[in-house]
Parts: sequence; C-alpha cells; structure tokens
Amino acid sequence: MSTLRETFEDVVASLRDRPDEILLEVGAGGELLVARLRMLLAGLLLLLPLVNHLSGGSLQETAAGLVGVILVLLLSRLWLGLAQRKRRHAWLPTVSAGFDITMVSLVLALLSLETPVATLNSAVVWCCYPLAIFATALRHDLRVTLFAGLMALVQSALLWLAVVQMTSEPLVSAAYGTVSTSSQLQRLVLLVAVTLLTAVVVFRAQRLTQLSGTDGLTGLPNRSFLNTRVPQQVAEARADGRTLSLALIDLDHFRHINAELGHLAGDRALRHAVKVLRSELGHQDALIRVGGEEFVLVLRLPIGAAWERMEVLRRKLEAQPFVPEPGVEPRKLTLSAGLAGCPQDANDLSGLMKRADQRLRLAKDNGRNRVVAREG
Ligand SMILES: Nc1nc2c(ncn2[C@@H]2O[C@H](COP(=O)(O)OP(=O)(O)OP(=O)(O)O)[C@@H](O)[C@H]2O)c(=O)[nH]1
Repeated sequence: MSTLRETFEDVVASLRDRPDEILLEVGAGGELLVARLRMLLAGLLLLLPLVNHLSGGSLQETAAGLVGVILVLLLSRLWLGLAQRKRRHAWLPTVSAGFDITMVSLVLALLSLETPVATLNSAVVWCCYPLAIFATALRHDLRVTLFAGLMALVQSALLWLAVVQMTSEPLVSAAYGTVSTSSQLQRLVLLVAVTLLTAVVVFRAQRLTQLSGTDGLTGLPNRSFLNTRVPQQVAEARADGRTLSLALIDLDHFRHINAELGHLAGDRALRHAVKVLRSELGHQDALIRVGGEEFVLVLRLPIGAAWERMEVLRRKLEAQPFVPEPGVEPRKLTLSAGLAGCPQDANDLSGLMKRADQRLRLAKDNGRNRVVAREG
C-alpha cells in the first residue's frame, strides 16, 4: 500500500513523463475504439434530419442538419483513419478529445438558434461533455483527461457568458425552464467532479497496466511486453526496410550465486546486473526480463553493430562485480548471449528467438562469458 506522498509523486510523474511503450500501446487501442464509437454515433446522427423531415420540419432546417451531420461524419472518418495508422501520432489523443468536447459546445451553441435557454439548459446535449471526458479514460493518459476536462469547463463557461451577454430578455423557456446562476455553477462543479473521477480511473488503470507488463524485481518490461510489443517492432522494421537485432542474454552459473550467497543476495545480484546493463543502454533499446536470469535486448542495429554493442555490455558487467554486502568479497558476474538479425536470420519474433537461443547455447558450450552472432 503506497503512502499519500508516494501516490502524489506518482501522479506528478504521470503528468510529467511521456507514457511508456506499454501504455502507449494500450492507449492507441483505446483511441481506435473511441474513433469507431464516434463513427457509429455520427452514423446514428444521420437519423436526426430524417426524423425532422418526417415530423414536418422545414426543408431549410433539415438541409442545415444534414450538412452538419455529414461534416461530423467526414471528420469522424478522418479521426478513424488516423487512429488506424500503424505509426502513432503523439498528438492524436489530445486533439481528438479536444474535437469531441468542441463538437458538444458547437451543438450547444447551435441550439441557441432555437432559444438561447436551450444552450444553457439542454440536459441531453450537455451530458455529452461528461461522456466525452469519460471516453478519455480509454486513452490511458492522465494529461489527455485533464485537458478534455479543462476544455469542457472553459468552453461551457464561455457559452454561459456569451448567452448572458447577447440576450436582453429573461432566460426562461417553456421547454427548457429557467436559467439560474446556481444551476450553471452546479454544471461546472459536475464537470470538475467528472474530470477528477475519470483522472483517478486513468491513474489506477495506468498503474495496473504498468504492473501487468513490468517485472516486479527489476522494474524491466516482462514477457507479456515481449509477446505484445516486440512482434510489432519487428513488423515495423520490416515495413520500413530497417535492420533489427535481438539478443538473448543469460547470466552465467547463476545457480552458484544463489547456492553460495542465498536467494535474497541472488535477487540483489540480478538487480545489480540489470543496473549495469541499463546504464549502457539508450531510451530506444528495450531490455526485457523473459525468465529467471534470462533477458532479451532488442537493438535497432544490424547484427555486426549489435554484436559490438553486446560486447561492450558483456565487458562492462564483467568489470563491475556485485558486492553482496559491505565487507564481503565482490562476486564477478558474467553473461552469455546469442544474437539473431532481422531480416537475414528470421522475419518474426519466434524465428529470431529460436536462432538467438541456438547461438546462446553455442556461447554456453564454448565456455560462457561470450557473445555469439553466427555459427562456426
Ligand atoms: N535469486 C534469484 N534467483 C533466480 C531468480 N530466477 C531464477 N533464479 C535462479 O537462477 C538459476 C538459473 O540456473 P540455471 O538456468 O540452471 O543455470 P545457471 O546456473 O545460470 O548456469 P548457466 O545458465 O548454464 O550458465 C536457478 O538457480 C534459479 O533458481 C530470481 O528471481 N531470483
């Protein structure tokens, strides 16, 4: 259970840092879902001009409604196309959430053509604000939720101000009731409450997503990351004609560490090894813990350059022994690794893993503490 201070620090980190690969992946799926729902709703809106026409509405009104709905449909199609693209646009969730809120404000503003009271007192259209804010939860990004909430607040306050400024007669209507300051303030408070509630849901979902894709001992991405994200990285590299290498890394004789120093010291030794490896890796290089003392490293490099990089890591680990406790003699840790390259060795994750595993076996059989990138 985390303390209030830790939770606060986590929230600040969520607002400050770019979501990690796992969250971006989940968020991109959520964006696609929202884009599909938006298309469906925009399709249903087509019924409104039809109903207006059948119930005896003027041709002018029906035509104006039809033009508006077709515009929304076209824009929704554009968002869907962008959400379906393989290459993610970092701005898409924020801009599309802003679009949803602005569409609600636009419809509320259009209602003033009927009566200005409708702009401020319509319950059905106004409820689309909370719905659009709730929908941001699917994007898994706290900043998008807060942005959407803030936009809804500012736009509805501006609409209130505009209607009050532009209307001279009392704001009363038989269909929509009376506009009062307290009811308008209550709506603003409700928007704040919905935004905060959604932000809490997003924060919890972010934590759970991170936990499910993260190894608790080392903080590295885990096997579920390997199975969900890496195939996509391989596919993207192939589509772009880029080379990519995968290294399967295994710490040598780790059983002896556990046997001689105990399991807890073994855990610390694992964390030490990860710290040393990570200190040499860049933001783009994904180091993944796939098993006990087994790791996968995905490098956006051709296999020759990846071998050189792995050699640097191997020597660095060898040069920085693990100190079990102050005063206890340091223990040298070494690693063996097998490398496989895309496209020459395989074109998918399982092929690359298979080939890297064969080469890792060679590295072990040939005396350990080495990196093997080809047979013979
Ligand atoms: N302390 C600790 N030990 C672990 C953890 N996961 C796996 N291990 C240990 O890592 C050891 C792996 O042993 P093996 O795969 O048999 O091989 P090895 O002793 O490393 O020898 P080679 O791989 O052949 O060089 C086992 O003793 C596991 O108990 C962990 O999370 N913490």
